[in-house]
Amino acid sequence: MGRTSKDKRDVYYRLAKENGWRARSAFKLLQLDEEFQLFKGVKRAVDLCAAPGSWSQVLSQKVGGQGSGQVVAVDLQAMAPLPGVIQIQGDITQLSTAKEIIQHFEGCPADLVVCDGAPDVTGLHDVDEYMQAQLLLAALNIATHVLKLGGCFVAKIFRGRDVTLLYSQLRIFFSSVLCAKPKSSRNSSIEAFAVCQGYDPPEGFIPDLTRPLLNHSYDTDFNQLDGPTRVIVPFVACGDLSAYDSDRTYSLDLDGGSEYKYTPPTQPPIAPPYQEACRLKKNGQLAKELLPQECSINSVDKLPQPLAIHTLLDPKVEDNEIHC
Ligand SMILES: C[S@@+](CC[C@H](N)C(=O)[O-])C[C@H]1O[C@@H](n2cnc3c(N)ncnc32)[C@H](O)[C@@H]1O
Repeated sequence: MGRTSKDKRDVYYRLAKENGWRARSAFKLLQLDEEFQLFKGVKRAVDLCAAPGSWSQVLSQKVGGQGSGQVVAVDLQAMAPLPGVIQIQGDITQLSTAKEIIQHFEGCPADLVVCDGAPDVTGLHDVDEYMQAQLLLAALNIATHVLKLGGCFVAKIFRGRDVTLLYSQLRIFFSSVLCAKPKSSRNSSIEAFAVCQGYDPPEGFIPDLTRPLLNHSYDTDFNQLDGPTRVIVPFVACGDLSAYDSDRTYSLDLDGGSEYKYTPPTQPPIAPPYQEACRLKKNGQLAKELLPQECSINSVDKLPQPLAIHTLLDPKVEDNEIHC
């Protein structure tokens, strides 16, 4: 991504760097909290699909009051350690990962489960929405095992054609279900967040990992449902109205015809692997497997190898992060 690219000039991307957040997504959770006071009284929380970890950063600061709470973070990908955050690397749709998460909360349930999970989008909207729904249902299933009564579940949702099916499933377990769009979530994205408060499963419900809520038929057009079967949940735009608009970018200020002058963010990327990579470069050890653990983050794995290594070695290039 070039320095003049829109993403690089994204207001929340820069703010995240300036404030030490690992990703711009941190603002989404902070703005959701502003609206719904998600962290009030929360001592234990689960962050599903957590990498690179900006939501975990927020949770570790807000939960239990100055880091005295417990946060368990889970992702397919490894992420750089965070003080006070227990990390599990695994797929949340897998039984083994679910079991590992649940064992941390046996006898002491969680107050809050969040999930910012997103599949690698294919561009085929139906497929992407279906995959996203599966992630949400896997997260919901884990939540039914770890949440205390009255607890809260927040999950990324794609507001696609069949979203009303998800709302109806969520309404089975929570007394209040809302759809919220924080100001920092791009207007151009169908992403929003289901904010489910008051965990209250149906009487006699026994959470069961062997029946992971994933086996619903998607053949019906759920938007055609009416009467009590059609669930329309309130939509809330949240975040201070005077907060930056998510589609706002810094201007290039080229009116005077002068060349664009790049101003670096005040803070360099968190835990940059540059130093270690530079050391390896000096020693002539450029092989990827020799790079430190934190180098295996998203974009590096996806980039063609020479570019990935170049990205890691050039401190002027800041793209070895996930732009969420
Ligand atoms: C938008 S990013 C999350 C950003 C994170 N909330 C933050 O603030 O840093 C989505 C994450 O979902 C993870 N993910 C996708 N599918 C997953 C799965 N099945 N199990 C665990 N993590 C998954 C991806 O690896 C990616 O790190």
